[in-house]
Amino acid sequence: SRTMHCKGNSCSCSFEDYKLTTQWLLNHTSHRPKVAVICGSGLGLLADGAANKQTFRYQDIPNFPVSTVAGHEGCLVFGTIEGTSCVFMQGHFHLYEGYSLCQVTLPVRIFKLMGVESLLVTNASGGICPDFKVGDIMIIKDHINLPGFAGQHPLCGPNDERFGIRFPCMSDAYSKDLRRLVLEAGLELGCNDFIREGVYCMVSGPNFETIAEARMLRILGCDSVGMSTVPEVTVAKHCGLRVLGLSLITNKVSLDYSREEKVNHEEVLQISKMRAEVLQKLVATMISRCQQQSINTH
Ligand SMILES: O=P(O)(O)O[C@H]1O[C@H](CO)[C@@H](O)[C@H]1O
Ligand SMILES: Nc1nc2[nH]cnc2c(=O)[nH]1
Repeated sequence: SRTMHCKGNSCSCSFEDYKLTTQWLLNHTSHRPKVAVICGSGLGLLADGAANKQTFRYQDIPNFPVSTVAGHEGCLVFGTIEGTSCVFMQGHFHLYEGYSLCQVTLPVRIFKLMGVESLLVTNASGGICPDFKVGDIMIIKDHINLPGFAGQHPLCGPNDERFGIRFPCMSDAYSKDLRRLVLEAGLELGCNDFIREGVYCMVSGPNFETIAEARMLRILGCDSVGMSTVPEVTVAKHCGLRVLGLSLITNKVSLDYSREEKVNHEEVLQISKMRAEVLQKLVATMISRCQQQSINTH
């Protein structure tokens, strides 16, 4: 069934909803992914390097929302990268599409129930840090959950202890080990001069920032801003997944009334395309290494 129950800001997909979708996927594929990758705007190509691919359209998966935004294919792709079984979301879901945060984060809990251990989230964002250039890849060090401050939080509602605790710690949401591995991989791939680290801020969108809003975000310590990722990461951390976040800086956010450039979604997708190949190499390297590291530490 596609009916999920959301009362106000309370997210309450039932455990049975998650289990039903998980079981459907386990019955339809023999892949048993250990790493899940969420592809941000224009980044569906990240799945291209996988072998033994098996693709499902979101519309065919029970309970799954469908993608409504350009640059989000709406496909779930299973495959292997250097022997590691993984699953790619080509397209993810946003508050601005009208989805509840329980729908936005549904795939993360399904991945957890399927046996996934690590989540690699990618997105497109606007650069606020003045040092950032268009095309930079920002390793997400930390985030600000702006909708969460206003009660738009994916963990609002009854807590299901089968996933995690009522009051999860978020001070270490982004794995330090995985962040270090990205820097090492970047060095080897020769792309370290455009890899940065910073704080990502989520806004609900769908409009891009006013200049006053952008200035406010800068004062608050944000290095980049986008309209996704934070709900998925929060739910992933809650259920004990290791998380890595990579944000592609697709534009510079205007902090100045004299700046004439105007951001638009086409430009965002164009920059994503430009960097997809490098990001694909980086993500592929990270998939094999993070699995290796998790084997070594368990
Ligand atoms: O975060 P992703 O979906 O990668 O994309 C970002 O780019 C889109 C706006 O151009 C918004 O969806 C924003 O969140
Ligand atoms: N909110 C927001 N999201 C983005 N996604 C890509 N660029 C931007 C931006 O400048 N602002």
